[in-house]
Amino acid sequence: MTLHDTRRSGPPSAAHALEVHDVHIRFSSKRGEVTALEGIDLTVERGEFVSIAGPSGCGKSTLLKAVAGLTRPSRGEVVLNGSTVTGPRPDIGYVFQRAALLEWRTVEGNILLQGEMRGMPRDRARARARDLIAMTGLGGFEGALPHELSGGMQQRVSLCRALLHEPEVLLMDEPFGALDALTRERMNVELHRIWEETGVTVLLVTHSVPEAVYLANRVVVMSPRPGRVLRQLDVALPRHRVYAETMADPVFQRLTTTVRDLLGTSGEVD
Ligand SMILES: Nc1ncnc2c1ncn2[C@@H]1O[C@H](COP(=O)(O)OP(=O)(O)OP(=O)(O)O)[C@@H](O)[C@H]1O
Repeated sequence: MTLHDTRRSGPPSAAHALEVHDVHIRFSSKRGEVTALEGIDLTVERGEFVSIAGPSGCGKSTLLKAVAGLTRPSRGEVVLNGSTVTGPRPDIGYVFQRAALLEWRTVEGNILLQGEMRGMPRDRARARARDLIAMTGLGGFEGALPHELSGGMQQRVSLCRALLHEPEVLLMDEPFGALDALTRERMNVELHRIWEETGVTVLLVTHSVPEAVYLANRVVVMSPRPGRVLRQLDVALPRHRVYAETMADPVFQRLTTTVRDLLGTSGEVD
């Protein structure tokens, strides 16, 4: 494991998928000012899988929203694919904790929504949806409505929708938090395979330390609010990971212990 130097070392470069430079985010509300993020520096290379762990309220979702262009930094800059983020971007996909599917649309219809919103040619969108449905094991359920699906299947639909337009960067905000433990493990294995197959760059926010380590090639641990990057840990495990073998690997166990120690608790996380 390595402690990264995350300070800016030069001008923004399209060589990196994502650069976050000295990002501060303050919110003003009736209850006063809240500093959610303070001086976040982070660089993510193309094809990396980066997990973000941190105590509740430390600004993890706020960081993803800043990357997605949904929240503007009070100070600092987010650079995605070489250009500064100033608003919502077409080159990202977003998966939330809740699948947020349209109840009256079928599986395929929900996935195609992304293409409709982004003006994708219909034939291309349908072909891509078919590939994603096969990749995520949803074959045979194209015409099902959301209420006919399990929670895990609904999240798979949400993942397909986020990947339809082939975004370079996939942002996932606690996507499996509402699933039971067994389904969550299965989804972890599936997400790992999809990441291997697509090569998409992933930023995953999770409260689960094993999930963070199993899936990522780097784990970013944040401090309590105001959120700062406390440490970045390289996950020195093979790129291809078999779930049970990984759990038993001493490197995995050392890393999960380190992350828990940094979070200062074994009770606050899964
Ligand atoms: N739009 C907003 N207006 C005011 N305060 C906000 C807003 N969004 C977030 N905050 C505050 O910013 C802080 C960080 O919130 P955020 O949701 O990013 O934390 P988090 O680490 O994702 O939390 P959790 O792990 O519990 O989901 C919190 O104190 C929250 O109340």
